[in-house]
Amino acid sequence: MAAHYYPYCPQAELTAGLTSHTDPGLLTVLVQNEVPGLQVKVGEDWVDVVPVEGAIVFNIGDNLQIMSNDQYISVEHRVLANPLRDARVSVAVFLKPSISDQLCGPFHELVSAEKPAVYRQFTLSDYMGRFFSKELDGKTLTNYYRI
Ligand SMILES: O=C(O)CCC(=O)C(=O)O
Ligand SMILES: [Fe+2]
Repeated sequence: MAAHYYPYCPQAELTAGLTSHTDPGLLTVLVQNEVPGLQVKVGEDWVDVVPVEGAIVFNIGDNLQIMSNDQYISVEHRVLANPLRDARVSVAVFLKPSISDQLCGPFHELVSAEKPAVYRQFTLSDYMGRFFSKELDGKTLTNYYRI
């Protein structure tokens, strides 16, 4: 779980907030207050995730992309520095398999002659090690395991 606090930034246009990334796990469950800032990448555009009272945001993570053999695609997202007087607050809960040395990869049920595995198998300890040492940006983690 991560709790984020984005205070008022008087020169928000001069700085980055939380830079573009995908979450490494399966799903992220996110609750945000009424202050905007979260954006998702759609094609080449950044689109605001406008806060809706009582709504929960679900983000697909890299691990679900891999295990679903690209049936689900993880979402690149970022949070802009906050130009508003009210602070932005969010709480994210990361759902992920427990780290082990067991091999994992695309589910067998989602692999066939028509749709061969697009990722090789790996251990979650290797995966999380790479996540913590990778560059922040983009889809480098999924690309690393792509066949
Ligand atoms: O603050 C947010 O809305 C997003 C936080 C986030 O992307 C994360 O914790 O991975
Ligand atoms: Fe995230």
